[in-house]
Amino acid sequence: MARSKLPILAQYLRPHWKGAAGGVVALLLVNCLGIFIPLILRNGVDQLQETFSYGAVIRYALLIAGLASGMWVVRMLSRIWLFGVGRQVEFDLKQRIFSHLLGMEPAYFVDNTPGDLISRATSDVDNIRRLLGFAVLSLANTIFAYALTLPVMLSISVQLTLASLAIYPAMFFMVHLFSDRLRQQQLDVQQRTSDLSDLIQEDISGMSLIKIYAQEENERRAFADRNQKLLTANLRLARTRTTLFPLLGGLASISLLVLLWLGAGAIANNTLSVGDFIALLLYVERLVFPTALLGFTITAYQRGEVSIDRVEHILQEVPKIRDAHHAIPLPKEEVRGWVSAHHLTFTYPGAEAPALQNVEFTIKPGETIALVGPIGVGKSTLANALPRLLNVAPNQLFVDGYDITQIRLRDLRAAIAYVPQESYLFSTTIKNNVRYGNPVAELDEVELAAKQAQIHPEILNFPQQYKTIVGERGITLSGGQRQRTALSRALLVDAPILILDDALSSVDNQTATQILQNLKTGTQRKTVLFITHQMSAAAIADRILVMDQGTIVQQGNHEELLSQGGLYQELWEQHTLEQVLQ
Ligand SMILES: Nc1ncnc2c1ncn2[C@@H]1O[C@H](COP(=O)(O)OP(=O)(O)OP(=O)(O)O)[C@@H](O)[C@H]1O
Repeated sequence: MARSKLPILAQYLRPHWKGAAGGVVALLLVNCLGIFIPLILRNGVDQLQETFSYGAVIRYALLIAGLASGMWVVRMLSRIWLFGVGRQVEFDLKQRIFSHLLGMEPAYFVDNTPGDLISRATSDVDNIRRLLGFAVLSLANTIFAYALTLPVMLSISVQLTLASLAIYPAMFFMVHLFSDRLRQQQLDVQQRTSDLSDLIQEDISGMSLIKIYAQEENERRAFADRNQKLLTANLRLARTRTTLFPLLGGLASISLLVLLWLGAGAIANNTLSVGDFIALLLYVERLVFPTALLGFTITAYQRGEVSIDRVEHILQEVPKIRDAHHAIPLPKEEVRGWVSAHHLTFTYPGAEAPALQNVEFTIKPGETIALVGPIGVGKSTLANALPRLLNVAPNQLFVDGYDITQIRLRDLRAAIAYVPQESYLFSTTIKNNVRYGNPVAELDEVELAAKQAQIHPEILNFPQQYKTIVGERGITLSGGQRQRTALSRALLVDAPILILDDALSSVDNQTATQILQNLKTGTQRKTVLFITHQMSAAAIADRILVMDQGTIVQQGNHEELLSQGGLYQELWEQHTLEQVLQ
């Protein structure tokens, strides 16, 4: 049995309680006014039967028209307020989901695909909006309609009221029978929609790959398959709905027939006045709509309930990487640049072997350190561990002697400028891409960073220089240009620790070496850790760490390592051979 969603709904509604209360009060008013119209009509009919006058007819007509207009205005107000609350809650939820996602660690987005997250942040939030707007409105309407109408009906005729409404419990029973199936089918539709969004997302990102490998037909088939599953799920849901609601409508008509049949007899026996009969007919008619609507309301409610689960699932997920209690503040200006690892061991969730195992090193402030090693030995893992993009255990990695898991996350990341293997450039100007870490930086700062990264002359050749838009909406940069733009971005924030993860792999060896030489001897002496397969660049580092199978197997400067033999010598010889063959 699912947990009641009412406390969660109350929590969503709390900031907007005034609008919700206003809407509900307006609905109550509408229903109160609605009680009077049939009564006025009854009195009118009964009175006019005795003494007929046109003046009386007009008076009654004006009274009823006035009341009906009043009802219309108040009903509009109730809808505006209640639907407005639904929209407000939708806005709040989207804000909360987005802020929450910004706090999650990168690994979270591996397990939770963009399609699924987008569908939760859009169609599920939409379902919750409908629940709070439409469902609350019609539920309140139904309750008020019954609570106010039933006593008046009973006062007119207990027997006729009970007989005409006897069929109504069957409606609830039927809705109950259908509800589980509707809920399950709704969930299925939501899941299939996410599956389809995922495929679209992946295919659009990998469009060139699809074309290069001529996989259009396969992708078309994969799409058709998922689209078909969504269609089947939607049709199944539609079938259930289209069976339920006409059945509800049919049952409602039966109650009218019963009233007509018994009411006609009662009038013939003089136990009921014509006016009473008309009033009863109008009241039963008034209850048909809210009762039939209850079916929709329950569906909207169930759909909303499923969506609340899906949205709350995101919101309740606690980020694994977050500030410790009493996290240590470490302002960027005070960071000296010591970086060390002690018994650093890290295993990816679900992996069998650790990617890092007993890693030990100490890097002094201002040192330029190269990290080399064969592919897949854990170099990027180490780079990701330092700014806590991975959930490393406490007391294994240190900056300035402080355990990184204890440093305030914001400060730790501000102290480290990190250029990953694949840098992401936003679809905006080069200038904005470079100053992403400091959006108010002036052009001269941007240019300085670009000069250090040796891309400034190329940017000047672009159509609008630093204002050139790159990415999806602009020009496509070459791999080397992308990497140097990303490096400029990291240099601009002027962090005391700089990590380059194979970040110059698409830049020629000579330029890469030149850039590193600049960084090494540059005015701002940073602690630089550069991971590279470019051995000629590594050779100029103050010290080189050699990594194999998740651990540091050698360290020293180029000459020392060469004389030691071992993995470094092998890598160097391989590099020299490649140079000769080129
Ligand atoms: N998210 C992940 N989940 C599970 N295993 C992973 C994950 N990321 C990397 N690995 C594994 O961890 C090991 C180390 O990978 P890592 O990317 O750190 O190597 P690397 O030395 O940087 O390689 P390269 O030189 O090719 O960049 C590899 O075996 C890799 O398959």
